[in-house]
Parts: sequence; C-alpha cells; structure tokens
Amino acid sequence: MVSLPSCGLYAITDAALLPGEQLFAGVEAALRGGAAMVQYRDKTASAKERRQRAGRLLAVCRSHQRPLIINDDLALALELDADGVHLGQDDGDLHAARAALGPQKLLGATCHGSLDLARSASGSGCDYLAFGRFFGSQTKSHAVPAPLAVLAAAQELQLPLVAIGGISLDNAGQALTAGADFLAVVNGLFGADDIEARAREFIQLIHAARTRDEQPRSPHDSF
Ligand SMILES: Cc1ncc(COP(=O)(O)OP(=O)(O)O)c(N)n1
Ligand SMILES: Cc1nc(C(=O)O)sc1CCOP(=O)(O)O
Ligand SMILES: [Mg+2]
Repeated sequence: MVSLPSCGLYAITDAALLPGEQLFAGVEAALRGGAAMVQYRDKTASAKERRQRAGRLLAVCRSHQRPLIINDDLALALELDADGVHLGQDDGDLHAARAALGPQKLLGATCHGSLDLARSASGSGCDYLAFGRFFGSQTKSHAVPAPLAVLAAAQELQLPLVAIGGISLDNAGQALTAGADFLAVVNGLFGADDIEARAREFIQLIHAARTRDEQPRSPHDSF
C-alpha cells in the first residue's frame, strides 16, 4: 500500500502530450524528478487501451513507491488494485466510492472553488481536496475559474489541498502561498522538453514554500 505524501508535485497525464510509449517514459521522468503522485487521465483511449496503459503505469509508479490515481473510473481503479481514484462532480458518488475502495485506498475530489463542495467531500471520506482552475489552462480551457482565496478558507478542513489549472513555474508560488499542499500539473510538466528537470524545478518551489512556512517568527516581526 502506497500512502499519500503530505505535499508535492501531482503529475497528471495527457494523451496528446504523451502519445504512445511517451506516456511511460514521461511518467518515469516525472517520478525520477521527484513527483509525489501520478494521475492517469485519459479521455480518448478505448476501455481496453486504458486498462493496459493504467496497468503499465501502475508498475512504473510501484517501482518508485509512488501512488497511481485513476481519473474518473472507480471500476478500473478497483480492477487494477491501483492506489486510488479521483472523481469530479459528475463522476459518481463519493460515499459509494469510499465504501468500494475501503479505508486504505486514496480518494480525491474536485471541489472547483467551493467550500461547500469541499466540506461535503471531506464528509465523504476523501483524502485530498482539489481546487481550481486557478490560472488559464491549455489542457482544459473551459474549466471553471476559482479564486485562490478558497485555499485559505479550506484550511479548516485539515486535509491536503491540491491546486490545479494552468500551473506553471511562474505562478506556482501564488498557489503555494495561498495554501496549496500539492500542485497538480499537466501541460506545465508534460509539455516541457525535459520533464525530469521541470519536475525538479516545481519541487524546489514547493520545498522553498514549505521552508518559509516553517520558519519561526522573528521577534522583529510586527504581527
Ligand atoms: C487533482 C485533480 N483535480 C481536478 C481534476 C478534475 O476532475 P474533473 O472535474 O472530474 O474533470 P476531468 O479531469 O475528469 O476532466 C482532476 N482530474 N484531478
Ligand atoms: C484536469 C483539469 N481539471 C481542472 C479543474 O479546474 O478542475 S483544470 C484541469 C487541467 C489541468 O491541466 P493544466 O495543468 O495543463 O492546466
Ligand atoms: Mg472527472
């Protein structure tokens, strides 16, 4: 059983950016670069192809002891004994998913910019809450915009918070400062010429933000 890290880079696959064998090489590179978690997201392949690809990705992730989350498809996650599933608002009931997965597997939910959705997801036994999109996304340009302030508001739920949507090296700091624990990235990671190096760059930003947060306040601080 691979558990959820406390923070990090959440690498989400894309069939157009990673065609054919590039899917496996790209995910391997992201993991070598230090990605904390991988999501297999594929809106175009057949059910058979998705089963084959997800099975191979699971082996890749297992070799790095990192969780593989299946997007949308609880049945596939259960069939493959993957590490968990990510469900959006139209992807099925979260309570039922938790019951089917059991307590050990990971369940993530899309909460857009809504604290009410986040509270409900938390009550359904989710392991992390995803918010976004925070920036313009090439992968999903029609995704509903969300304000960064929802990340501060969601701290009350005491679950890991995932920021998604148009995240790049240039704006990642804003999401981290606002309270994100994980950066979920598609194009900003898998669109890079050197995926491993890009993953390392994101992780440096995440670690820098964590280190800043953990620094004790100086006696000269005015707050
Ligand atoms: C980590 C993470 N956050 C949000 C999503 C989006 O899920 P959903 O709203 O179901 O949209 P699709 O990804 O299915 O298009 C996600 N996949 N992962
Ligand atoms: C899959 C997805 N969900 C979103 C949401 O807002 O729920 S945004 C998004 C696309 C993320 O890809 P990129 O990092 O390329 O913008
Ligand atoms: Mg979905």
